[in-house]
Amino acid sequence: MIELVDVSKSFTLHNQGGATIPVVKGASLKAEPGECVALTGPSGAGKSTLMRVIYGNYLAASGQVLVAGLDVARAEPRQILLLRRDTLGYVSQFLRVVPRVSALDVVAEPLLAVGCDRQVAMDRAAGLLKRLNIPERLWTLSPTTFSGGEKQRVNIARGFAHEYPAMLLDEPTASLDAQNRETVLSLIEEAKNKGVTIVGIFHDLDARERVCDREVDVSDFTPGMAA
Ligand SMILES: Nc1ncnc2c1ncn2[C@@H]1O[C@H](COP(=O)(O)OP(=O)(O)OP(=O)(O)O)[C@@H](O)[C@H]1O
Repeated sequence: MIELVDVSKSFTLHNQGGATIPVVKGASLKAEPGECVALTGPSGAGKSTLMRVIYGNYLAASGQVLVAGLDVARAEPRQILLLRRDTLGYVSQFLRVVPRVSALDVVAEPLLAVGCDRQVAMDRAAGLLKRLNIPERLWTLSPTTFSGGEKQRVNIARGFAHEYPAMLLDEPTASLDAQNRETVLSLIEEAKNKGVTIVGIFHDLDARERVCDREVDVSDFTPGMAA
């Protein structure tokens, strides 16, 4: 479902004389349906870079980045937008808040985007907000004024609203209390049981051990960092 074949990525620093910094070289990995693969390695190894390459935010310099059969490294922007709408979810660490859009609408939006019935979408959004302990009095308010933890939980609810066949998770349990962390781990386990393919960054070692089937050490692909 997600497969990287010999992927490399470098950055060109236009404000520093056009210097080119190779960041990832020869990255290959495969995640199958129902599997959760953790990207590991020290800070700066390129974990976030690889996640962005898979999501199509960064363009790979070479190699194949296959998600549900689409080579993201060669796809048209329109194909990438469709992939993100239907197939590939991304739970980042932070919620991008839009003033005047309620928490319920923020969570339901990915479902409405795939043509889900409005009432079904709203019911699912409410169920997720409840599971993630967002007080009901906040549901009709914009998350602009929510606490950091509340925003993070709205973001997770949004990420899990539509059942994407593949998901990228960037530290999904970071800074959550024990109860909400447990809920997020359950959401991940339920997704895996439904055959969702997951690639993620998990600094929380217990969480990683519990939900991840395999680890891929990204430093093996970092020029100058491999052991
Ligand atoms: N947009 C960019 N322009 C230039 N260099 C970048 C850019 N993004 C990342 N890098 C560099 O690529 C390398 C890998 O960064 P990346 O954020 O992928 O690491 P990471 O493994 O996710 O680290 P951490 O665990 O600290 O988040 C770093 O040396 C970083 O400076």
